Amino acid sequence: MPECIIEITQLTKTYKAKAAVRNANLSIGKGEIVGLIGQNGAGKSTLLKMICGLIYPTSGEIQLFNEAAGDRPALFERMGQLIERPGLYPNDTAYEHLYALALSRGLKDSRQQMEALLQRVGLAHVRKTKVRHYSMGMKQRLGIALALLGSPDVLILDEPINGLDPQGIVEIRKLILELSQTGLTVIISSHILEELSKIATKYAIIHKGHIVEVISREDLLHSCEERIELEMDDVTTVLPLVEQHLQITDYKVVDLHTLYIYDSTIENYQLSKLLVEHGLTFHSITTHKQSLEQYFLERTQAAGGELND
Ligand SMILES: Nc1ncnc2c1ncn2[C@@H]1O[C@H](COP(=O)(O)OP(=O)(O)OP(=O)(O)O)[C@@H](O)[C@H]1O
Repeated sequence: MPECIIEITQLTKTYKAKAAVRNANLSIGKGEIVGLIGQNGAGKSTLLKMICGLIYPTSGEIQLFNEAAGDRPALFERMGQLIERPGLYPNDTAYEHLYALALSRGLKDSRQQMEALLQRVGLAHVRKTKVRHYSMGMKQRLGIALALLGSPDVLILDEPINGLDPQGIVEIRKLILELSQTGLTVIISSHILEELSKIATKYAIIHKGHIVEVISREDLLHSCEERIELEMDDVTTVLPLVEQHLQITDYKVVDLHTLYIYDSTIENYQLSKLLVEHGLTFHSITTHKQSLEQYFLERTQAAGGELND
């Protein structure tokens, strides 16, 4: 992982008797695009609000840029955020929105920065058009420009793709990728894994307030590749055969009874033939291909049974 700039440890937020986020641990490296995935009510917004200092954690710690944020609230100024919809004034222009925010933050000589931001989010040509004439995607891009005012190191976006049409989604994705290439670290939440699959470099799956899995893009895609699943009493007995006779090294022992083989060059019958020839009995050999959504559902369902509401 690149240099860690955000480290949350055992972070918890409780509202009355209900914990919205429980004992969350997560490390985020500089320049990463982290996708926070969870169903409605999973705790995404609550976690993001704590990371950017909008609400206080009930317990746990947030380290920003290697310092405890609790001791230095000014560190939160390095986090730009767009949580929920941007609060926009229909009768003001994009430029007026940026100008008002720059004034309220006491940013001096911000004119050049505002122009650069309008260019960056593709709104320079409508900088003097009232926001009520903007599409949803344009409003969202203005929200991102507002979040970027003051040149934060981290951009936090809560469901930025929600409600956008396909064109708007493509534009926001492209913008996030361009911003990430400038070294910005991005945390983006969604309840649809597929939507983030084209941009996030790492995923944190949140369910009932718990971060149940953190997985890199490579590992996620690997897990969703086509695989052969072998079920038998003791899969360790078959490993030497698989390696020596079928020359397969890309496999995963899930548990004593389950083996996943990720090698597209072999067929199910070759595996069953090998087992039979060596007098090994098995319960099943099946081919499995999973969509990203199925992966997400499986992880949350597996965790769901063990977690309390
Ligand atoms: N201010 C609050 N007071 C009481 N309960 C809250 C508050 N904010 C959030 N919650 C509860 O905490 C839980 C997590 O909410 P949160 O908004 O973080 O989820 P989410 O994953 O962002 O969901 P959504 O996608 O629906 O916004 C929910 O059960 C919600 O009702």
